[in-house]
Amino acid sequence: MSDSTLIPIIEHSAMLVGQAVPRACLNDMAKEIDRAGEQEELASLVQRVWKAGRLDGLPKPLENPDAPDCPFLARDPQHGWCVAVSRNPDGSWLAQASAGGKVSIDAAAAQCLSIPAREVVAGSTTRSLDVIWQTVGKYRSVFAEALLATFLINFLAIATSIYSLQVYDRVIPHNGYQTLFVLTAGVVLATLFNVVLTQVRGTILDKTSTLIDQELSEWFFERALGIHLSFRPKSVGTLSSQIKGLELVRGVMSSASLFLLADIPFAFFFIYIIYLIGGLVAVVPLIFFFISALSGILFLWKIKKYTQLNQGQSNRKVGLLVESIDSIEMVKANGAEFELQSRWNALGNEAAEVDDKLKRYSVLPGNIVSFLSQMAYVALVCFGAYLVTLHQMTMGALIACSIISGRILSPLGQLPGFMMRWGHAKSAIQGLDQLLSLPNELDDRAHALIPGHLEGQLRVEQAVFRYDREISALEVANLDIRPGERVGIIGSIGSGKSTLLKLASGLYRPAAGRVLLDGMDISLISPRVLRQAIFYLPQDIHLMSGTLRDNVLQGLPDPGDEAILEAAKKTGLFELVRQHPKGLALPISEGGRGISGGQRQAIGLTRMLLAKPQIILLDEPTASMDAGTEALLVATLKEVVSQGATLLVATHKSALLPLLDRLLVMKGGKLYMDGPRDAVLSRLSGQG
Ligand SMILES: Nc1ncnc2c1ncn2[C@@H]1O[C@H](COP(=O)(O)OP(=O)(O)OP(=O)(O)O)[C@@H](O)[C@H]1O
Repeated sequence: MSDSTLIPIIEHSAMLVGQAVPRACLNDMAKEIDRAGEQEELASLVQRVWKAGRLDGLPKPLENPDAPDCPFLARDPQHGWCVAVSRNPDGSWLAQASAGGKVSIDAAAAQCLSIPAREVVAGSTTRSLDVIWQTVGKYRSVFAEALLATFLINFLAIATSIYSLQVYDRVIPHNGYQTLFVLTAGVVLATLFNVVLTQVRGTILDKTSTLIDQELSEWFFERALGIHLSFRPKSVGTLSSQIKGLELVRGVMSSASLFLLADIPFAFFFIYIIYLIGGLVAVVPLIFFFISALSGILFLWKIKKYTQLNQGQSNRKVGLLVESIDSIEMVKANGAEFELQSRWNALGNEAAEVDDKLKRYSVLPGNIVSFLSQMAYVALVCFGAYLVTLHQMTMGALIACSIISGRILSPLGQLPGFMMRWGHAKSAIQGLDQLLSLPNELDDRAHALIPGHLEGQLRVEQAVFRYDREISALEVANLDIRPGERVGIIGSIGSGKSTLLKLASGLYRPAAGRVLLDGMDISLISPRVLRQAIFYLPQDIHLMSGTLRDNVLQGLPDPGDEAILEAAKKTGLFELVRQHPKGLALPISEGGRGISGGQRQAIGLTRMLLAKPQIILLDEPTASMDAGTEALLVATLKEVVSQGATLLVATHKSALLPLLDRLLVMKGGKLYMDGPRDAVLSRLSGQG
């Protein structure tokens, strides 16, 4: 069994359903494969490896896979492990083979297994801290072991002081060389054990915090993607810094911080040991511990105040940076660099002041604690020496106590730094809470409607839509679009054409009224079903970094290059593929720079042909196309709609009109005219 390909195929399958295998789990997965016995069922092996990869759900055997089961895992006798992505017209399955490339497989001859999607926890919680605790809670056994190790490490730490006590009080006065050797060997062993334990504890905790980190970042990213577009925060910069805030939370959860918190309570343990060894002298570290803790606490509220201010400023700076980079072409063309520079400088000035204060309040308590810890040592030696002269304490005990005292205050010295990280993390948590409080598609999944078949009938009832919650961008009392109808939306700029398409796509929700698809409220239909049934091509087409193939196929199973090229020939995209030496692998940079407006539209339309949707919503699909490409596209759209798809297209171009049988005219966000194409055109020309 060539199971060396199982891990990459599981990684690939997981990716297709929105899951990811944490790198830290790859070894565990390989171990599960090594453990496989000759007689083991394939399903059980895959399930064990899947589990070791810490992926949600468990792959289950599929007897007779059907199209909705795609993608699914298949072990084909000829091609080995594959991921089936779609069904071929002849009933076989198009699959991605582990060796690379597309193959056709026969599901009856292969062993097939489902690929479970990421489990979505309906976000009944709007508190990110709850989510963080729940995730951390899954690893509580690891933290309990680390706590035990911390206890042992601290316990072993007193070995050197006990050693000094014995050497000064027992060995030296009695020339006990044998005892000295035994004690020295013992303390060396204890120190070695301590180092090993500390190393193991660090490694385990770091691995765990990486896993927690990955799980949390996936969770929050998924939530961020799930936010309903109508409620999406306006500033991209603020949104990105809110999500990035998770890294600040991670800083607090690092092993160094966790050890620090675990070490502080041990101060009392060490004070107790000092009391056992030196008696009354334990009062000195006890007093200094409280003075140091108090001086740290005094600065805490200042640190809290300035970290919050600092966080807000940093969000605004990221916002301005993202906006500037995004619109740099326009800014340069308008010669407006200096305006941005002065906004940046003003933000920098504000931030510098707060930064200064924050640094002062986080460094000062550290210095105070370090001063107090030196004073504690001096006071302990001074008071201890006095007790030694009174014969209430031995020399050895004094030296042992002074060694232990060093460990009591040192964690307190790091506390202000931790508090600053915590302050940043807290404001990051507030930002994440804001994100979680926004309406999210993921929360609707549990009760989403999953219709088996959609006809493609759209209905708008008393719909009102507002972008900025005050002025209505669209008010449509009644609109019915029958399945298979070809409807054009025309009207002057800003009249609401794009907004109507956005509502019809289900990506945006009306503030009042409803949009219905086949009689069902579109907001109640599962987003997955909706996206499969409705294709929406926006006016501004954003491309993602990757290849041309990635952008054409975004969200679709790969039907193979032949099918992509066939579609590309019908939209004018083939020219771009043909001209470039890399063809479909043509690299596309972030935001699709270097790809013209017309080419972007061709990419979107090629995707539409591959997606085969029931409802097609196009916003100015030929706005950037030359007459030749536009004619090609009109012919293609004619062919597509002749197969029964519903078409709704907003356009300013007359070339698309012959394709349509009905026209809607928008004016000031309202439906001004609605009727058969020619009747509407003649009424409009009569008005003109
Ligand atoms: N993201 C947005 N935020 C706030 N207001 C918006 C937004 N998008 C559009 N609008 C406003 O909504 C109204 C309708 O805009 P819409 O884009 O639907 O018009 P349109 O008819 O498609 O215009 P065009 O022909 O220029 O594309 C306009 O007044 C516009 O300013």
